[in-house]
Amino acid sequence: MIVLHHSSDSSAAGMHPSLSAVRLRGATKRFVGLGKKEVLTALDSIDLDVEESSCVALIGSNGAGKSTLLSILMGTLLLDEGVLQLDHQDVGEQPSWKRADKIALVRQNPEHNVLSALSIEENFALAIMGRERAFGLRRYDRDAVRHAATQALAKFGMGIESRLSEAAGTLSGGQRQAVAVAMAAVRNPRLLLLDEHVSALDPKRAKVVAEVTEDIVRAQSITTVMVTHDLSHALKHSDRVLMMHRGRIVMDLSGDEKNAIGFTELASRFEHLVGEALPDRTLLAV
Ligand SMILES: Nc1ncnc2c1ncn2[C@@H]1O[C@H](COP(=O)(O)OP(=O)(O)OP(=O)(O)O)[C@@H](O)[C@H]1O
Repeated sequence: MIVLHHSSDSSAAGMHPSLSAVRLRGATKRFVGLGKKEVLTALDSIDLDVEESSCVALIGSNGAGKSTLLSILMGTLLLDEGVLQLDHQDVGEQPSWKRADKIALVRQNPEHNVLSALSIEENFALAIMGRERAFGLRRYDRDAVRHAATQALAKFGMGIESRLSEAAGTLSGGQRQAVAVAMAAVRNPRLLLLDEHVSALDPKRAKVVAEVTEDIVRAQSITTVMVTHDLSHALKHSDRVLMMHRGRIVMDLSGDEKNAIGFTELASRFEHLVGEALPDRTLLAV
């Protein structure tokens, strides 16, 4: 679960500090415009706690700051102000490579998640070596890699586990996303970031990948933050839904309140809160 608050008194917000896998305090990120005169505040002093093993969905308007927040968590962007803790350690000023063994990211574009020229097995070998911080030319344990890959891939029911020697470039988009999630699973990360990871797939494949992803993160208790424009996906596959707008978190839903709300009501609430409609694709994606 996430607990959101806007004061430094965590107990007042009913927070359980020891259970936070991710903590942001006053997290601010600005971008300077092309003319170097305008400054855009992409994240505006965000306070956020993501409880260990919970799954959180980030939704919101275009330009709300969702991808920026994921990039801050990943370490590909650094905060201008504020604190980011992962597992109770300040990491806000550390680059991504220092977090590489703790965090996995599945991107929206299937082509960005696997190395097409390598075999599926080799992609898994790299993922596993990354987990063990053992990059380089040393030989990998083929049997162990194939075993881990087979176990993880079989969950998707796409038959990819029988194609481990084939180039990853021969896979369809949905199969690549399945491989990407399976590679993340074998790394058993402390934090999994999903950046619209099923939005480029046809509805049937998207459903399978989304459902198996949730099965995996629940089974392995992986703390997960996912960005999605699909409100029903957010409601169905998360414990908590956070809505962002102009660099702030403007809505925070969990528990019975989240379970009782439908996507049309969620969209109406958002429009009421921020005075503008969500992008059409938010509703079309349902
Ligand atoms: N590298 C950058 N340089 C300048 N401005 C940026 C940069 N990255 C993001 N921004 C700006 O920061 C704001 C937040 O962008 P971000 O990509 O985080 O939004 P988002 O919620 O992910 O949007 P979308 O749903 O459209 O992907 C936007 O106004 C965007 O133009």
